Amino acid sequence: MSAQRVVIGIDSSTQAAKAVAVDVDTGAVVGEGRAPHSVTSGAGRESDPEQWWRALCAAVGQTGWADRAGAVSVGGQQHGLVTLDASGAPIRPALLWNDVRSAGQAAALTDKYGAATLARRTGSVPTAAFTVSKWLWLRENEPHHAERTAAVRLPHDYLTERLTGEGVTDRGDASGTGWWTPQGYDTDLLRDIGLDPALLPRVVSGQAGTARAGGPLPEGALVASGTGDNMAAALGLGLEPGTPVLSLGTSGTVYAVTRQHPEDPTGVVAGFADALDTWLPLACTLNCTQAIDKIAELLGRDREAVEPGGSAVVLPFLDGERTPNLPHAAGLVYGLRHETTAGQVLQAAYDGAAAALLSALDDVLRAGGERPDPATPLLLIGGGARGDAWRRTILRLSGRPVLVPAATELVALGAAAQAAALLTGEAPDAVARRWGTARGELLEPVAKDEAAVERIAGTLPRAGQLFTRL
Ligand SMILES: Nc1ncnc2c1ncn2[C@@H]1O[C@H](COP(=O)(O)OP(=O)(O)O)[C@@H](O)[C@H]1O
Ligand SMILES: O=C(CO)[C@@H](O)[C@H](O)COP(=O)(O)O
Repeated sequence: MSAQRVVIGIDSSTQAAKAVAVDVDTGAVVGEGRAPHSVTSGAGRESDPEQWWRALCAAVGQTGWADRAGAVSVGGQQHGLVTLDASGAPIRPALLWNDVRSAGQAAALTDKYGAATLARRTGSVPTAAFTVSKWLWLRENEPHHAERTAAVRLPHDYLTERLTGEGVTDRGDASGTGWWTPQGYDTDLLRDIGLDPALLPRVVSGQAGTARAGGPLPEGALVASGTGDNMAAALGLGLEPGTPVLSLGTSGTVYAVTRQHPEDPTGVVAGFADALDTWLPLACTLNCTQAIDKIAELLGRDREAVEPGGSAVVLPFLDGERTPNLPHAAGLVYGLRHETTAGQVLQAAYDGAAAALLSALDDVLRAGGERPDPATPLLLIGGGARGDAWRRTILRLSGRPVLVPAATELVALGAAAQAAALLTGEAPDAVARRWGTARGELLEPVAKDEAAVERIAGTLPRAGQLFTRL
């Protein structure tokens, strides 16, 4: 009988590192691990990359397979700016995707080049989230740090480099920097923003290198390129072009794999590349599960204690917002009456968060040349997909069938599929399809609550000045 082949996939997300050990032949999850890392609060969101590494090592150790894994790969939160000195040590904490201090730099860059030009060249009109905006913020606010920078990395690149010693990235995560084009790095733009291309990682596909001694894995284990977390989840689902996904986690995201290079000059849809050779148009919100949990806490209710009806509208933009692009917004509650209940206000918060994502769903598909089809089930993933209130809200506001995969850690599974592909020679998405990771519960559609959708859509433009800088 042949020995069991096991790989490890890692999701280094905003709040924690999660690892899964997976049997390459059957897709069975044979071990799991999770270790938190911390994020600063307020407009600035920063994390210590050293903490990511310690959390990764702890999570990998908890799987019980660290010393026997044949291959590994890392999926990571997108966009974060990691700056390293000449010795490879972080110069300062990483600036994360949800740090809105770089909104002014994003707007200035867009004014300078024009939204249509940037969307055509890099696929996206940058928001505060993009690495390019963060680099410009660093140069303006901490020039001494920018000058000392000897290498620029994304979160998953940093961790792959800690594992292998190789300064590499992949096209999926690179496409969220704002300085990557399908032909490679945009050297004209890089010159303009004072970033030497030599400081950037090489873009690879497939294998990044092998594990070094002294890390959590056996020396010589194969290490795949890794990718951004949304690209990894797309792989983990074995996603076919045109099937939409809605992910409810620290961020809310809606995306689809498309065959056509996406380009959206309005900036609603980011024209990302996926981790293969196709595309991943995506819209992202800053306020998702954490905003709902905070509002439930303020109301003194369990997150499931929602009640139907009423006229309340909650725009839960506690962290500012990215979709719509309102980086300086705060949360808004409107439409209260004497008869409004706390449970209705909580339901309105779910509705506000869900509506922002669902309003971008068709734009995502169209940006990549796919035809929206309301009969196609929406794949619902992320921590929030486990909640009843979230599921019912998405059914009610979308009016479409919803498929909730039984597998929970789809980012880590996608990374595991990348690792397994190195051992078997298959394509990573084919590995995930063989593993059957997208199988789950199909929820039948319910009538779309058009009145709630219209109430939210009508409140947003009327909030006007309330959403500019306080
Ligand atoms: N049963 C549940 N119902 C609703 N929300 C949940 C449930 N379980 C976890 N969550 C939410 O999911 C979030 C974590 O989701 P996850 O997808 O793991 O995050 P990340 O995007 O950082 O990877 C937490 O903020 C939590 O609020
Ligand atoms: O910025 C984006 C997508 O563009 C976010 O989706 C981040 O990639 C963070 O992911 P999570 O921690 O929520 O998984």
